[in-house]
Amino acid sequence: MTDAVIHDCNDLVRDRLNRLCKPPGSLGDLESLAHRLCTTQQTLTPKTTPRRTVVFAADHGVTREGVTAWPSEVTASVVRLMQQQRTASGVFARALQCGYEVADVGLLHPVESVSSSVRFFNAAKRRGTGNLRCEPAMSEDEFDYVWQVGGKRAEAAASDGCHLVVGGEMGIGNTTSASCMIGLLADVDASQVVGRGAGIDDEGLVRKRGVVCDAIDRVRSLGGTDAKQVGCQVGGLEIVALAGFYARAAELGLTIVLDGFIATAAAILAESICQGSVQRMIAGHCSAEPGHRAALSHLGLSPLLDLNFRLGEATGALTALPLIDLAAAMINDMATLDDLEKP
Ligand SMILES: O=C(O)c1ccc[n+]([C@@H]2O[C@H](COP(=O)([O-])O)[C@@H](O)[C@H]2O)c1
Ligand SMILES: Cc1cc2nc[nH]c2cc1C
Repeated sequence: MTDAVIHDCNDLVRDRLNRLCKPPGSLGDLESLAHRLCTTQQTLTPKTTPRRTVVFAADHGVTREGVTAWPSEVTASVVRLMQQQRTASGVFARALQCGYEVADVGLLHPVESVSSSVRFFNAAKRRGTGNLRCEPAMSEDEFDYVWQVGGKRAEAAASDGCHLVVGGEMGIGNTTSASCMIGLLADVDASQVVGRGAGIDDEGLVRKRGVVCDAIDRVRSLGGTDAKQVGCQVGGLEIVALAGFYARAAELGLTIVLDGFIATAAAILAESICQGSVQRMIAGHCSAEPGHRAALSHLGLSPLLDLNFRLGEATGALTALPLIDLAAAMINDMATLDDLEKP
């Protein structure tokens, strides 16, 4: 998208919003959302259906440092329930008529496909990452592979007619990886960016901060690391897949609704590698994870909702969908001031 095209679209959208049958600006932030939605699709008639959520799941070698309250086995257990559409994001997606699929891009313990309405992809080439505190999380080949797995899911969504996509993640330990990525790519201080993730206690939080600082120091000492190298050093397989998904979805002109802290780390990686991807993104919500707002600001995005969610899986993005639907209905279907009867 060139700057000139975006400018033309901006003027047309502003004009259209001001001509709708209401005092200009009276639908407040919903008007800004409609504006954003139109720019993501470069149209005055945006569509929010068909739509699809894709959840990427993987495990993390850094869990052996005691950075999370949960064992890695929980990742595969949750994925089994996702296959039956029984976790929060699956239930939300069904309630909101949003397609739902799940991809294993690096679970330690592979899960068998169960027959269900949820499409499940066994796409793991590597089972879990290296321990990012002291070694690369993955090789460049592994990075390229999962990036493309994500890209292919975006291509499938586009060829199935989707106009809007939501990316989700599941991976015990992934807030540590996301903290390192945000610390390195968005230059946010580790003390601000590290939080309790899925519920670590005070002692664990101190340990987690130490691990994130060690990993950031290790990567900085390598010198001259670009975004892809940062991904290889501290990324999660599901975070890189999600970044590949966002980057390809953006190239294909799909509206992307961002989820929480980990999803935003993936969005920063996507934007660092494929500049301009952010033009297609809407931030669904602000997570309770303390570094999320700073990470969104780095992308120039403000969240639609702030409901203290810290679950991930795409739940915050899905919760914002009804608002995005209303913004689309407003600009597509409302009468204009010209339709008012003349006095
Ligand atoms: O999306 C978020 O903002 C978010 C914040 C905290 C935790 N999570 C979820 O919790 C898991 C990671 O937490 P942890 O403590 O194991 O790093 C992972 O499965 C994420 O989906 C997600
Ligand atoms: C139960 C559970 C469900 C999740 N969904 C996303 N992250 C999660 C972490 C846990 C622990």
